Amino acid sequence: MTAKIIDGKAVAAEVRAEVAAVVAQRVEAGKSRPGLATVLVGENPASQVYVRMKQKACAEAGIESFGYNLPEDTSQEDLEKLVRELNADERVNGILVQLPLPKHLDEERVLAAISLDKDVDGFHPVNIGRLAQKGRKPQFIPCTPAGCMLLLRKNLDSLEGVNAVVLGRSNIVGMPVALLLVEANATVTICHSRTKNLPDVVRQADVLVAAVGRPEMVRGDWIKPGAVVIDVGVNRIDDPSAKNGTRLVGDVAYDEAVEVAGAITPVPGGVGPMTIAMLLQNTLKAAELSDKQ
Ligand SMILES: Nc1nc(=O)c2c([nH]1)NC[C@@H]1CN(c3ccc(C(=O)N[C@@H](CCC(=O)O)C(=O)O)cc3)C=[N+]21
Repeated sequence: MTAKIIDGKAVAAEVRAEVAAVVAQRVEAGKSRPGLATVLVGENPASQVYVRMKQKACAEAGIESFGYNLPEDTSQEDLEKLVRELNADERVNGILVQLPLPKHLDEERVLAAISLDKDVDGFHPVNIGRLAQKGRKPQFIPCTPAGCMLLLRKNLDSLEGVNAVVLGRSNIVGMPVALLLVEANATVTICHSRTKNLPDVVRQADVLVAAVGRPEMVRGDWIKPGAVVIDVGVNRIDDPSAKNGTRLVGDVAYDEAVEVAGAITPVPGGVGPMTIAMLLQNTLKAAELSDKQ
């Protein structure tokens, strides 16, 4: 039996259409049009592509976007000054500082400068801290983890008591998705490059979230038959037979895993599109928060 393919692109399209409808209604009712500021430092080509995709998605949802491109050698002070200006800018409901930042910049200090009410990425240390505390809710949930959870909820009746294995412990995916799974009453194992007997640990997973950034690291025989596999990896690898000589693959060897899993997200077309959809949802939420102030 082959796995059900989880169509992230389709779920993302539903979320985006819903956001667009609510935006249209609020504008019709005389409320403000939501606005997202994107801040890109330097010229990382992948980051430029992602930022453009986010701006295009905003436009389609009726969300205004304000793009700020700063030179590679921008100082900490200048970047924080821009963030403070955006905090004060009424047209801007959400602020997204594209990561990674150039090495000379202190990422945590930049993220901490973002107003909690505009932290649509959910990366402010206070929002992460709230995520890590039982019974507390962050204002915003980080977009990729939120997208993973929505795909899981749509493909499982319940996460209650299931064995969830998260492969990877990054600030932007592994750790927050593990915290969300705990909150959903899953039994969570976080594994990483130092984990002993990694394939055996992964084989216990009813739910696997792979977010290590290692192309096709998880093999088919690591997967428990019937497991739900969420592949967060977006790795570009050389492929002479592909159009531009490269191709995107996940952290999971898809062709092998699809024969064993119960359901699996493809790459592309799985978690990636969900990240953008959740960003729009968070930006709308930020605009709704600002209505009350
Ligand atoms: N502050 C910040 N917030 C982010 O949300 C953020 C970030 N920094 N830095 C980089 C990562 C990466 N990321 C992706 C978004 C969309 C796709 C996506 O839509 N991917 C398509 C394929 C796109 C392609 O062809 O390259 C897919 O998987 O189908 C992937 C990755 C957001 N990130």
